[in-house]
This record gives sequence, C-alpha cells and structure tokens, in this order.
Amino acid sequence: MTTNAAPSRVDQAGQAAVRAEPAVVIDGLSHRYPKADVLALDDVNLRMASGSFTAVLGPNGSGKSTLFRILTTAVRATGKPGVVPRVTILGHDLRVGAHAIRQRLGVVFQSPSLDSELSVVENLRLQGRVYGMSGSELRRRIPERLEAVGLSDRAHDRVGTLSGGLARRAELAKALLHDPRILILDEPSTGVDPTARRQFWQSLEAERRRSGLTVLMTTHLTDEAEAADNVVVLSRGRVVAEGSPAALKADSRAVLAVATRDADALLVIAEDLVERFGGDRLPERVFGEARIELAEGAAALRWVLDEHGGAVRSVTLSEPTLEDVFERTTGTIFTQV
Ligand SMILES: Nc1ncnc2c1ncn2[C@@H]1O[C@H](COP(=O)(O)OP(=O)(O)OP(=O)(O)O)[C@@H](O)[C@H]1O
Repeated sequence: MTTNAAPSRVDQAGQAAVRAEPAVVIDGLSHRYPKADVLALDDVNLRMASGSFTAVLGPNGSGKSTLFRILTTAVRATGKPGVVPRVTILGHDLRVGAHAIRQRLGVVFQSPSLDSELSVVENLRLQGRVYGMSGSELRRRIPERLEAVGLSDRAHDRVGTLSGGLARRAELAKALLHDPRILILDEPSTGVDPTARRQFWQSLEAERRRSGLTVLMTTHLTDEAEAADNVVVLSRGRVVAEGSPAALKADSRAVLAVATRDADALLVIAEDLVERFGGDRLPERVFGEARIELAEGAAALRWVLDEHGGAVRSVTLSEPTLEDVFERTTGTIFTQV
C-alpha cells in the first residue's frame, strides 16, 4: 500500500545520507606505467562532495594527466603491490562500472576533440548519437547548450573558423550535451586569452548553478584554482596539500622578498633571515631575489632595512598566495604554461 505520509525520521536520515554521499571517492589510488617503470600516482586519497568544484594543481610530471585518464576511464589504475585502489564515481566502482560512469561523465580534453571541418551543430549531433540521443531530443538540447555557452549565433559555422576561446566553449557545449552529473576538465584554458578564459568560466559557473554539476579540473593556473571549493596540490604523484584556497593560504606564512645589488650580500641576508626568524626559503623566481616565508614578517622587514639597508635594492612583504603554497609544497617554481 502507498501512503502520502511525510517521510519518517529514518527515511529523512537515509535521504540525507544519500545526498551527503560524495560524488567521487578515491582511496589508495596508485598507478605505475609498466614499460617506463614510473610510479605516476602514489596512494592518492580524495573525496569530492556532490556539486563541488575541485582543482588539481601540480608541476609538470606530477601526475595530473594520469589522474584525469584514470577518472575518465581511459586508463585502468595498476595499484601498488598489496594495495587495490578503490575509486567510486556516483556510487559506481570504477573497476566494474566504467560503462555506467561514462554515461554520467562529461569530459573536456586539453587538446581539441571537435572536427574542425564540421560545423558546431554537426559536431554536437555526432556527440549526441554517441550517447544514443534521438532526433527530437537533439533538436531540443543542441540549441539549449549553445545558448548556455553563448554560441547560438555561431551554430552553423565551421569549428575551424572559431577563435580559440569560442572553440573551447564549443568543447564545453559538447561535454555538457548529455547532461552529465560530473564534468572533468584537463587544463581547459591552455593557450586561451584572459577574456576568452573569463567567458569560458562564466559559462561553466552558470551551468554549475543550473544543474549542481560536480567539477574536477586539472590546471596550471592558480587564478582558476582560486575559484575552486577544494584545491589539491600534487607533487611526484602524491597529494602534498589539500583544502580551500583560503585555508591553504591561512596555513602559510607571509612572504618576504629581498633583492640586492650584490649576489653575496643576498646569500648572507637570506641565511640570516632563515636563522633569526625561522623562515623557509622558497624557490627563486627572479634571478637575484630571495623569497622567504616567515611568521614575523613585519619584524623581519624592519630588520633587513636596519641591518642591510645599504645593500638592499628592494624588499617587499606580501600575504601568501596560492603560488606561494604551490612552491612551498612542491619545491617547484610556479610557471604559467
Ligand atoms: N604513457 C606514459 N608512459 C610512461 N610514462 C608516462 C606516461 N604518461 C605519463 N608518464 C609519466 O608519469 C609521470 C606523471 O605524468 P603525467 O603526464 O600524469 O603528469 P602531469 O602532471 O599531467 O604533467 P604535465 O603537466 O606535463 O602534463 C611523469 O613522470 C611522466 O613522465
């Protein structure tokens, strides 16, 4: 018998538990490329809440693309001896549920995946057929998606004639065509100018608000990572930092940057600063400039000017940025590739 009674406490608790279930659960994920004998991922553990936005930052070779390939089901994780990785996406185990996962996953690749000889609409029709969409469904969805990414007026143009930024938005329309629950993007703004990047992100944000999409993105750009709910920093296949951008910066100390006229003087000042103020020297971004992360920034700044004012060309004290967090945790200079 069915009733219209309000859900019991147990039902409500059960529904809340379902809602609270993370969209992505990664436990003990390792991957070794057997031929090269490279351990590209080493015991990665992550949770992605449903509807959240996670950015994966890391230097070249840190394992970002490997993580992307595994989560998009293109590569099967090898694990490590004695440890079977467990990856669950929308409740499906990646090892046995890859087909079900693909139906609910949208993917934006770093390199173009659209046929440049076909129009935007023709590309989307092809994509729709891959997902088994019917004619009427496609006729409804394609204009909807093109409008969402601001490409309605270019629908019948050949993809090869679009600017880099518009082509990226066409890629986004393609990835969202089948209404996925999770969108995974691999460095989506590589080579795109700042205005086009902003438009791409506005389209994606609008889609997130509309549909509650869960987003995972690998990136080299800290300004993109700033917009994420959770930032994961990868280095040599391991997660070396994780948290909201604000929490990651709050865990870091102020950064004092000192430049001198003379390289020997710089060495002396940097060593003294580390010894006196217990700072950590960050990788050198600009030749002849030492950057030191320390707790007593203001006192250190005064000390540099009092003791070494004559040798100093410039000295600045800044709040930590995500670049600083990246450099401290990976030991690698942050480069915008
Ligand atoms: N197909 C492959 N065969 C062998 N080794 C690989 C393969 N792909 C990646 N690797 C190695 O695995 C490690 C991680 O590479 P991966 O491409 O995942 O890093 P990444 O963070 O995406 O780097 P990038 O930013 O340069 O794309 C590197 O040491 C890389 O050389």
